[in-house]
Amino acid sequence: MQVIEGQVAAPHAKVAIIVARFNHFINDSLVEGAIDALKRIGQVEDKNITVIKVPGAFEIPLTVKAVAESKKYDAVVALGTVIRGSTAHFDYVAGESSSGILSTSLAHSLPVGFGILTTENIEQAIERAGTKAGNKGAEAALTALEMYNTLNSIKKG
Ligand SMILES: Nc1c(NC[C@H](O)[C@H](O)[C@H](O)CO)[nH]c(=O)[nH]c1=O
Ligand SMILES: CC(=O)[C@@H](O)COP(=O)(O)O
Repeated sequence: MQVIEGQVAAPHAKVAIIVARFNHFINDSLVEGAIDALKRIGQVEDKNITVIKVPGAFEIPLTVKAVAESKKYDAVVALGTVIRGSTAHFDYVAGESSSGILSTSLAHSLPVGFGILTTENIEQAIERAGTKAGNKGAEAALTALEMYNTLNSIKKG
């Protein structure tokens, strides 16, 4: 029996972190967590990490597509925060962002760690950006590295 399970260490991986400026006071902590996890746990070299800033979560899928088409990166970490307001705007931004990221990841076989918070309020976002519920940026970063390794192991057989 063969078991394929990716490790998180990926010293030579080139990683793009795509982060929304909208709600940047939360997203800054997600980026901090992602970079810490990439370097400290994933052993990714500083020179192999690129941070790409975009206006909002809605713009992240197009940016993932551009990153994929550049063929310069092995994995992507998508970071942002969508907080529910009074209208249906939340559903469009959160829904289209996540479905766009997934479809682009599948179309290009590019591992993308999904670190976009979709919360009812600011408190829930703060809790997930380095306080009591951990740091979803770090989780997304490690997931991207693990999937990079898993896909490579599948290719090698
Ligand atoms: N409301 C949130 C947004 N809205 C902005 C959109 O993402 C987009 O930039 C705009 O509609 C122009 O295309 N973005 C977030 O990341 N988080 C939000 O809560
Ligand atoms: C993404 C959102 O839900 C938010 O920023 C928009 O708030 P509102 O629905 O009150 O316009």
